[in-house]
Amino acid sequence: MLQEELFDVTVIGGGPAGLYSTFYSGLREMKTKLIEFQPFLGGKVHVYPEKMIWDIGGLTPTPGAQLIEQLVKQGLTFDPEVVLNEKIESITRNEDNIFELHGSSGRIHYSKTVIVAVGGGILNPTKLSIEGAEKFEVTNLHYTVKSLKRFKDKTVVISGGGNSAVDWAMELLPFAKQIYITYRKDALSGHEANVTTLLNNPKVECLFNTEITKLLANSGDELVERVELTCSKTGAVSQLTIDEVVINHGYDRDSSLLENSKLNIEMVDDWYVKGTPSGESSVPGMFAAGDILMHDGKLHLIAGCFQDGANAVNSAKSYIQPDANKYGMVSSHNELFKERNRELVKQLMA
Ligand SMILES: Cc1cc2nc3c(=O)[nH]c(=O)nc-3n(C[C@H](O)[C@H](O)[C@H](O)COP(=O)(O)OP(=O)(O)OC[C@H]3O[C@@H](n4cnc5c(N)ncnc54)[C@H](O)[C@@H]3O)c2cc1C
Repeated sequence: MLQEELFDVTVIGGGPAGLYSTFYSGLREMKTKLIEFQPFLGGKVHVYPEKMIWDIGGLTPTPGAQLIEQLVKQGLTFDPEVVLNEKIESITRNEDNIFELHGSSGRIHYSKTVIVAVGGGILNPTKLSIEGAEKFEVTNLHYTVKSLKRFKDKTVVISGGGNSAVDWAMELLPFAKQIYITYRKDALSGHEANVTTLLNNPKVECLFNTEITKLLANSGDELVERVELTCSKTGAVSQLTIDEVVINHGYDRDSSLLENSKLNIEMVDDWYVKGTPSGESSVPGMFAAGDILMHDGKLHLIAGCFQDGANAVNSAKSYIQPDANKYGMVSSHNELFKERNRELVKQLMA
């Protein structure tokens, strides 16, 4: 049987927080493993590969897919062990105080410290509960927008009115011919300026208190050609002829990991790990970073993931080696980059 190695730090979750923690853990010269449920790294950013991200310091507007590429490249700088397609189902601790991470593959991963960076948990979009809807997922029924080009000059119906639906409507606005937003509530709930733009744009029609009740296919039965809408207030039924359907009804999230782990992890609102600003949880040796972490100053944005990652790693380092520096050296003073910098300067001069 394969004898599993012992790691200094094991990061659970390969989103922005997990990737930055993995990078920083290498920088602090700890033996690091990164475990991700999906067959790819990047986390929730995969929901919006073509959306422009404006609010990361030092990055001019960058599409999600490009950010993922750069996060992954940085995350793998120090050659951590990466395990994909592995869901950590529970965490226990053995008599030697070593964490045991029980994976869905049957593997047990051993680690001196753990950084929980599971974000919104394992995400699956909430599907449209209309019989037969799934067959259109390969054609024009979408749960995320993977390519903006596809929507150029199209008539699009977006179902949903929360942040994500509003974001997508804004992204599609310059390209689409017409956008219908159908929402079961009576007001959109996104960023105020975006909501105002959508409500006042002649290309957008918001249909409140309505929801899609039927998908009507074309003659070949492979595309949704029309959607039937029902108004919850009056019961009135109407139809829209459309080219593309985008469903934004939120996500079902699998949050079983922390529930299954009998380690007295203190939580906030039954979901977030209650932490200190340095990423410490109520369990010594277990740290948290990114969207799953909660404390008074927590910033639930990608920018917040980076500070969390560095803090969690520094706390892990102090836990393993109490006499180590509290913080890592800035990169200009870090010996680890000397050789790499020489290479980069050579390339710049070439
Ligand atoms: C539509 C949309 C637009 C957004 N736009 C912006 C924006 O413009 N700017 C911004 O700053 N933020 C934005 N955000 C928020 C941003 O994406 C999150 O703050 C960020 O992704 C959080 O990163 P994370 O690493 O904490 O978690 P996540 O990105 O959620 O990554 C967590 C990872 O952990 C994995 N995982 C979960 N449980 C397990 C388990 N048990 N075992 C193994 N792996 C597991 C998941 O599969 C996932 O890959 C947006 C979010 C959405 C939905």
